[in-house]
Amino acid sequence: MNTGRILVVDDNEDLLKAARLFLKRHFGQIDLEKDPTLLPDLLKNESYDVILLDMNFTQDVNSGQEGFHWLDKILEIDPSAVVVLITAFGSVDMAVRAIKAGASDFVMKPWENEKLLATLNSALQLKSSKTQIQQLKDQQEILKADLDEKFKDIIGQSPNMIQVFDTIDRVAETDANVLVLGENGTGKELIARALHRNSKRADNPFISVDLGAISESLFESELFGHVKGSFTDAKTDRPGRFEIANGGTLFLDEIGNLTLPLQAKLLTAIQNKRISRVGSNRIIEVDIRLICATNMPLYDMVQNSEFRQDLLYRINTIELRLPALRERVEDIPILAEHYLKQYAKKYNKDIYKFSEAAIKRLEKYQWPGNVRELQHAVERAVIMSRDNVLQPEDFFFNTPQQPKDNSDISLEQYNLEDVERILIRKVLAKHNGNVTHAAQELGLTRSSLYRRLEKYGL
Ligand SMILES: Nc1ncnc2c1ncn2[C@@H]1O[C@H](COP(=O)(O)OP(=O)(O)OP(=O)(O)O)[C@@H](O)[C@H]1O
Repeated sequence: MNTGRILVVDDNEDLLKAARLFLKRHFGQIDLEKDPTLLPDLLKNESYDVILLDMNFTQDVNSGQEGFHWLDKILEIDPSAVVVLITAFGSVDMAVRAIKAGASDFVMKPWENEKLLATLNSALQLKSSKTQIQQLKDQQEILKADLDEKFKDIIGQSPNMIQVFDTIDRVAETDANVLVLGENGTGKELIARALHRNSKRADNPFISVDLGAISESLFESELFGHVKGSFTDAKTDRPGRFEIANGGTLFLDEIGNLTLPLQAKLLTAIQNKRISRVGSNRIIEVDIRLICATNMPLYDMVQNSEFRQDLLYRINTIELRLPALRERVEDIPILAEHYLKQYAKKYNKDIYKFSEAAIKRLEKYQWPGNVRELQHAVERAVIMSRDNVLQPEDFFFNTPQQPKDNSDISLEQYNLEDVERILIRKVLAKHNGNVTHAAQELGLTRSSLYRRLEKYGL
């Protein structure tokens, strides 16, 4: 049983009844309407997959003008409506005009049931494709808005980041391949998207591939596509990422994770600017701008024969090194504020700032996971905090601190402040966080210990 919803509009009651009798055996819902002037109201409250519309409603008028009028009205209310016109026998010219005016098809009166059925079935298919296309367009709009929002602001005012912005300015417009280097979470993908957005290819796709997440066996099919039947799971023809990125930018993340045989395959594709789908000999030309990223030491890997030198030289025309967050401590407060605003809104919490001690604590931490780790730390703090100012104790770090925070004190490495901080931590831990006892042992008053706790973000 078909599920389509069909509306039949005709002034002839016998025809309407006959239509319903036949069509209800094949479709989910059949509505009838004698009076076309009621169409606008009807269409505001109901949606139909196909509207079967007569061309003439006034007795003895066969010009079809009424049909055109109502066709226009329907398309005005719903531009994606699928309208099949009912035309009088012998008026093919009019039917052609109707299709030009936006009707999807026509049937001749009196119709043969089987023919009507076939026409309505293809009209339904058309409707379903139109709906799918609309859904994809809507999704794309949302995704684009989302990405633009997410990647719009690259936050940073530190000298290190200003240098990065300067490089983006200079290279974005060129078609040069760019290699982005940096630790995890430093914003490599963010920068790659910014390069694309500011390039001449901005209106074409930005396609991102995480090479670390693709298994060796699927590598070729993912990147170059495949034809139906080329391997067990290849149920249909499918384009690969190179083809989809055609005209745009291909972002290959984690390029340091590729095995040597895959590096060779990638190099061939990049060098020739051509690929062929797995299982096919047809050559497809591709025009892409390549941006690669990794957190691995590619130059050392070349020395150790783990990464092909010729591939490195293909991808590193311009090299952009992103600083670790600990190398741009000045940016920590603004990044933290940015995420505080974002998450306070998301979780509907009335938290509006960090205490000074909290900011100090964030500035002192080493951030091995960089901006991503900071983002998660602020999110967690926003969720957990009961106060409207975030405090140092709202931040827990899972990763061990760098040497500066180890408790082994070596005099070459530390200045007096470091030693004081470490000592206070140790004594506090010994007294399970009891400030009075810790102050006694340290020979300080409670308030001067508090001052130091604040100062060191403890
Ligand atoms: N300068 C920045 N300003 C604002 N947000 C940033 C900045 N740098 C990174 N981020 C945010 O940090 C998160 C991680 O960024 P991104 O995924 O670009 O890092 P990555 O270096 O590609 O990470 P990985 O190496 O793990 O793939 C993202 O949510 C991104 O929006």
